[in-house]
Amino acid sequence: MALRVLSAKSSAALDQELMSAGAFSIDQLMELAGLSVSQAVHKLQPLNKGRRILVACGPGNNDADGNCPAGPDAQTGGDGLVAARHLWHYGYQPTMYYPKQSKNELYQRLTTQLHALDIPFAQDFGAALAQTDHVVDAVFGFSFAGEVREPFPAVIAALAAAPVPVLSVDAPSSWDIERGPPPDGPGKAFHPQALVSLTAPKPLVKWFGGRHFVGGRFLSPAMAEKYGLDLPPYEGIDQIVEVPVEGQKL
Ligand SMILES: NC(=O)C1=CN([C@@H]2O[C@H](COP(=O)(O)OP(=O)(O)OC[C@H]3O[C@@H](n4cnc5c(N)ncnc54)[C@H](O)[C@@H]3O)[C@@H](O)[C@H]2O)[C@H](O)CC1
Ligand SMILES: [K+]
Repeated sequence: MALRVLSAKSSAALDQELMSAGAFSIDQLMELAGLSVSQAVHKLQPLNKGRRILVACGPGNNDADGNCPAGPDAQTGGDGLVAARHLWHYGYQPTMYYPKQSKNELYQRLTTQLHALDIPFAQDFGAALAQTDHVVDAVFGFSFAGEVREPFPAVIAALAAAPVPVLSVDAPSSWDIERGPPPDGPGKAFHPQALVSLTAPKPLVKWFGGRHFVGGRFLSPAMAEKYGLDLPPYEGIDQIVEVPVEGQKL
């Protein structure tokens, strides 16, 4: 059965509520989200199928004092930073692409944790793509809107032409959260092989035809009911569960 979806606006409201009434810290949510992403990678790309994972992380906008002149930092990028650390511990060889690094303390700590593991940070996304077995798209999530701004158009174009599978975190980056893929010319649109939706699928899953997982196992029954969501059918200790999108059979 396909799960009910959550709009961008409700996703942001639920995120806030998890951190206020739900008493979660942002670090906790990001850690669980990143752990889920790492498990989805392991499911799609077991170690014996190739260990090189390129993790593309979205922008950070905070200034050095932790203020937010242009809006909040991209949490999806933070999920990518966390996932890379877990992947390293599982035996993968992650490489990061993180062109607009955040000065926010949480993101700096996550980055320091990756440096401590000698995880490389690539400067050239195209060159890094040619030397990987799988890609994690942690560029934009539910706060993405409008046309893709620099320096990310080239990144999205490279993802669309990637010679290896791509797993998108929460949304295929550049897709409108409610209306799906942008109206690109034929052959240009970005269609990742897999998607891991955090907390709940977003309306864009209607246009998605690949493998679909749900992760971010932090919803209480009361919160699920309040937002009209299903509790995903997680099994045992799994942080992800594969679920069909509408019209799809597993
Ligand atoms: N409870 C949850 O569901 C959790 C979700 N997590 C993840 O957090 C993101 C949402 O995080 P948020 O910081 O609100 O947004 P994004 O990651 O989507 O950041 C967008 C980022 O990009 C900038 N931006 C927006 N539009 C554009 C554009 N057209 N071009 C360039 N840049 C753009 C914007 O300013 C932001 O900086 C959710 O999707 C999950 O992945 C948490 O990790 C856990 C809890
Ligand atoms: K994404």
